[in-house]
Amino acid sequence: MTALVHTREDLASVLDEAAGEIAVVMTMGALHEGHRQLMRTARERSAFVVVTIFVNPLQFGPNEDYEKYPRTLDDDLEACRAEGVPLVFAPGRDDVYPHGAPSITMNPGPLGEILEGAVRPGHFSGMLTVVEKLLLLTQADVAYFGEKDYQQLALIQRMARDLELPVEIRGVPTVREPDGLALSSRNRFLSPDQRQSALALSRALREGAAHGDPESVVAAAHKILADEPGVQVDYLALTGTDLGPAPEQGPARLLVAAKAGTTRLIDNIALTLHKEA
Ligand SMILES: Nc1ncnc2c1ncn2[C@@H]1O[C@H](COP(=O)(O)OP(=O)(O)OP(=O)(O)O)[C@@H](O)[C@H]1O
Ligand SMILES: CC(C)(CO)[C@@H](O)C(=O)[O-]
Ligand code: BAL
Repeated sequence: MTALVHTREDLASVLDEAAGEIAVVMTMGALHEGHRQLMRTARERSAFVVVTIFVNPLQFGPNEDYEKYPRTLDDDLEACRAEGVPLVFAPGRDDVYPHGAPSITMNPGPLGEILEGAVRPGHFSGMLTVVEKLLLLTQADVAYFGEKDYQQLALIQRMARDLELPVEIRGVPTVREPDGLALSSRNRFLSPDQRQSALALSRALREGAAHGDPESVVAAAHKILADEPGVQVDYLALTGTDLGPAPEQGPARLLVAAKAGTTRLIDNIALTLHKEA
C-alpha cells in the first residue's frame, strides 16, 4: 500500500507511525528507471521510504522550463506502488513555502558557481533550499540522490557536512538506456533525431574515459561532441572527484552539459587518470 499525502500535517501524522530508519528519495516527478533505482536502493537499506514529488519553482531560472516541466502524478504513483514505497509526499507550492518565496535561502558557496551554477545562476541556491526543507519535513535519517546530477549530489553532501545536518547523504550510480543515454525526465522532450544526437554526450564521456592523460581525455570527448552538429555544448570539464582541479593521476570526473534542440541535458562519468605509454 502506498499512501499519498499533500500537506505537511498529513505527512507528519504518517511519519509518526513509521518505525526505524527513514529514507527519502526526492524527485520532481515524471519518474523513470533512474528514480526507481533510487527507490530500490532505499528500500533495500532502510525501514521506511518516503518519495517526494515537487517541481521546485525556486531552482528554475526565469527563462527555464518550469511551466513545461512534465507533471505525471498518476503514473508516478504507479511507479512508487510497483517499487513498494509506503509513502509519497506531493506537496503544493504553499505546503513547501507557506510564507511565499523565502527571503533567506541557502548559499551554495564557490562550488555552486562553477559548471551548472555558471550556466544556471540561482539554481543551486533554490535546489539546496528545498532539499533542506524536505529533509526537515520528512524527518529523514538517510537521503538518496543520483550521480547523474553529480554537482547537485556534491553540493548536498557539502551542505550536510558544513551545516552538520543529522542526515546521511548517499549517491546512486547513473542508470542508462542500453545505448548509453542517461535516463532523465527531460528525455521525453527529445524528437527521435534529437535523441540520436543526444547520444553524443554519453559517447563523448566513454571515449574520453578510455584515455588516461588529461589532454587526451578532453580531446577525445571534445572530438565526439564537435562532430555532432545536433548538440550545442555548454561545458565539457575534467575535474577531481570533488569537482576541484583534475589531479595528474588517480580518480577524476568528466562532466558534460549540452542542448539537443531546446532540451538541456547533463551527464558525467568516473575515470582514472594515469600516464599513457
Ligand atoms: N539516470 C539516473 N540515474 C540515477 N539517478 C537519477 C537519474 N536521473 C535522475 N536521477 C536522480 O533522481 C533524483 C530526482 O531527479 P529529477 O526528478 O530531477 O529527475 P531527472 O531525470 O534528473 O530530471 P531532469 O530531466 O529534470 O534532470 C535526483 O537525485 C537525480 O539525480
Ligand atoms: C533534488 C531535487 C528533487 C530538488 O528539487 C531536484 O533538484 C532533483 O530532482 O534532482
Ligand atoms: N535534476 C536536476 C533538477 C533540475 O534540473 O532542476
